[in-house]
Amino acid sequence: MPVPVNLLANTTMPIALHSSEQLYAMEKAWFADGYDSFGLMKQAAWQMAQYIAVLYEQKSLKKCASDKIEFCHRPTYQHRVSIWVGKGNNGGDGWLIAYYLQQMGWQVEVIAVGFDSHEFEIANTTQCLNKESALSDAEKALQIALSANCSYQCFENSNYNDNNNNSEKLHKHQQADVYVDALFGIGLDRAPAGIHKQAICAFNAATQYDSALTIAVDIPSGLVASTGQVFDHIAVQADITLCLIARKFGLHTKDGMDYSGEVIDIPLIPYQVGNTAFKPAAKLLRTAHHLSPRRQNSYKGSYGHVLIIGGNRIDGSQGMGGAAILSASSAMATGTGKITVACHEAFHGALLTSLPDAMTMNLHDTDGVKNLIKEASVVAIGMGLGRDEKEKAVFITYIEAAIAAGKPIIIDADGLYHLAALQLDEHQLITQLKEHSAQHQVCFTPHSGEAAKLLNKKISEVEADRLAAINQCTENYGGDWVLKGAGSLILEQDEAEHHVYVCGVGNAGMASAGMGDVLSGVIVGLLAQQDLNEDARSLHQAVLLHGLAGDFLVKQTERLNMTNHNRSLLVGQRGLQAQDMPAAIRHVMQLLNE
Ligand SMILES: NC(=O)C1=CN([C@@H]2O[C@H](COP(=O)(O)OP(=O)(O)OC[C@H]3O[C@@H](n4cnc5c(N)ncnc54)[C@H](OP(=O)(O)O)[C@@H]3O)[C@@H](O)[C@H]2O)[C@@H](O)CC1
Ligand SMILES: Nc1ncnc2c1ncn2[C@@H]1O[C@H](COP(=O)(O)OP(=O)(O)O)[C@@H](O)[C@H]1O
Ligand SMILES: [K+]
Repeated sequence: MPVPVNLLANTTMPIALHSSEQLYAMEKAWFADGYDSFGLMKQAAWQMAQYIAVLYEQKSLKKCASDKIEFCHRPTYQHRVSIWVGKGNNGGDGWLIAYYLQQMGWQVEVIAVGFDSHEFEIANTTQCLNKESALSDAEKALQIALSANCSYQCFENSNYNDNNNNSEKLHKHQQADVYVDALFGIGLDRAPAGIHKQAICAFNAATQYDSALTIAVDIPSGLVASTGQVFDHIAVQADITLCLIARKFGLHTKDGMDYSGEVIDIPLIPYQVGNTAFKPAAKLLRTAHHLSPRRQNSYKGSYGHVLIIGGNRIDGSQGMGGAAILSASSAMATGTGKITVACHEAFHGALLTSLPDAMTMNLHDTDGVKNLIKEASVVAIGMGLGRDEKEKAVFITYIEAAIAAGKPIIIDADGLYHLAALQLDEHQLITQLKEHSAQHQVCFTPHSGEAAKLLNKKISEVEADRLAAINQCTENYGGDWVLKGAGSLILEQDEAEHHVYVCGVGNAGMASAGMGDVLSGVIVGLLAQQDLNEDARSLHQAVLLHGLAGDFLVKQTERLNMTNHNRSLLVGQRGLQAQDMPAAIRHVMQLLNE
């Protein structure tokens, strides 16, 4: 059997990501060109059946290697597959996969979810077979599987209940080597409930119980293709997702990565020139831009002067000096020429102890800071600035000064908090910043909580559609944006259009205090270095570098684990600290130079 080629595996190129609406539009345009929709479904199922066979074989070989037993071919062993189908076209794919795998010698059982038994009776009648053209694609697929006597049963929840709180499940279906999820595809648009919710839970329980290979058709059922949202943790947990036609946006942001496993593309139809649906909603990035070497005849002034404004102590008690220190250390690690930190005097000693390369300024020396703003190449404001009225006034003063001086500005953390309050007051600063962003770089770096405040929404509303949220942020405030979190979104504007990217690197170890301060340091540090080209100084480059540094720290641990080195210095996801990052950032910068 030919091994299918995964065209996009391990690619370093950006991967185009699409919403379900775009996918439906692509299919529509394809069919309008005269291609047959059922033919496409057959093609999809045939290719997926081949993948399933090869992927299962690969898994068996790996298992044998790890068990240190020689893999021997078992000609009499019949592979078993359990295929769970819903009533839409995703289920149609499932029926046809059953048909093709049975042809390939597999023992097949289909679990039909949400069907009435009379639908199978109708399906079996010759009258229906003769009226094939009146059937939907999913019904035609069901016909084909039934006429080939593929074994099936209707899902009933009682078959899958817990048995006396014991992990033993009542399995009335056959156990399987491979489980295929064809319950919902891109048509899922609401929380699965009733029998559908029960089926998804039972599917996950069965695959866990059997330690089977789990393959999702197109997208794990329960995951929303356009947003990456999973409702109430109800979604199929896949080892592998066979993604049809084009990569879905939802596979790479929010919950997507936790449920999809490895994603394999089956493109099926060629890129249709002129079809606007092919213009991606976003692009997935996993590699950073190369950095050009420095000119020998240069000095520190050639690489910019970063001004960081933050690190305050409120009411003589609560201190946030660490935020400014982390930002400054990270900016320095990217190679910026000079750094001044305008922070509370209480932290000057600590700052100079950890970063003697930095210059200091009293955060509340208004004239001094305003003069520095004129000298700086880039201004970052907000990290540990404080949220009371006094700091709001400080924020307004320094932003106005940066606008007047025509400087690039990065606004993070407490700066975003003040910005949200100012837009409620319809303060003129919002309009001034927006106008400034038309000529100069202005970057905003909220996480979902901060974005919710800026948009006067609930966090859950932002989380439900992060793509819509970042677009709305740009519309309201202008400028370039990062919406932080797993699969951070980046929106950059040029004169002609918006570019949206999804960061495909980084890890959950980075969900720890201070990581955002590190990111703002990387952004400002790169932006200050005008010798670098536009891409190498861009916002997406900074987000990638930040994620790559986090991944480097964790991967280094995995490597050391494998070689049994001294483990006392290992850094893993748990316990990864923001203060570990500057050294890793410097390391990644070096790799990007090579
Ligand atoms: N077109 C083609 O030729 C090709 C298509 N292909 C395949 O088709 C898949 C898309 O198929 P699809 O549009 O039929 O949607 P699918 O995901 O099966 O859902 C079915 C229906 O479920 C419903 N529903 C939604 N949410 C629900 C919920 N929570 N709980 C309960 N019900 C819910 C909703 O219907 P509603 O109830 O809203 O009327 C929805 O329409 C695609 O992912 C790919 O696998 C490939 O074969 C390539 C060729
Ligand atoms: N699960 C994750 N996967 C990838 N990156 C993450 C994850 N969790 C957090 N991060 C990244 O770490 C940073 C955390 O920023 P933020 O929430 O502002 O932290 P803080 O306010 O403590 O500095 C962001 O860049 C975010 O994208
Ligand atoms: K599915």
